[in-house]
Amino acid sequence: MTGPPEAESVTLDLLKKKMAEFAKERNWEQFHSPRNLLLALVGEVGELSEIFQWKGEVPKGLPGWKEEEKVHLGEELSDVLLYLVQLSDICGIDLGKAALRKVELNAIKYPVSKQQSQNTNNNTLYNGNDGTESG
Ligand SMILES: Nc1ccn([C@H]2C[C@H](O)[C@@H](COP(=O)(O)OP(=O)(O)OP(=O)(O)O)O2)c(=O)n1
Repeated sequence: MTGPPEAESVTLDLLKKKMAEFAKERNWEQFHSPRNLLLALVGEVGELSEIFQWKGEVPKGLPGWKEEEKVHLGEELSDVLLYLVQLSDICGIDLGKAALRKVELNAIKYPVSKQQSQNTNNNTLYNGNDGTESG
């Protein structure tokens, strides 16, 4: 699969700028309210889910999937990302910064040592707080 020339240096900021340009050129900024972008995002999550629907558990790396199926998956994942980037932008949220902060918060909430002892005691992933399942 070949991508655009800038694919190696793709950043959230580049995607944000490209999508802002895309909307501006088409005079679609008027439609890109937070609510509309959120609904569009959820719609694309639905399309992404359809790819996995009724397939049963799918092994990592998607062995046996045709190239065209993987291309389709890439398109749907991208649609979700591109709407998420636009939604964050329109809400004035720096998505990269917010995500990095969340990674740090996650690490504090789920300390490595505690999780490792729980993983050896159970086949199921627990969130370490009240015994409920977590993903
Ligand atoms: N008002 C719009 C319409 C589209 N897009 C962009 C974001 C998505 O990457 C893609 C979504 O386009 P479609 O609504 O045509 O959805 P699909 O590409 O999934 O096509 P289809 O629903 O026919 O499978 O285009 C956008 O930013 N703003």
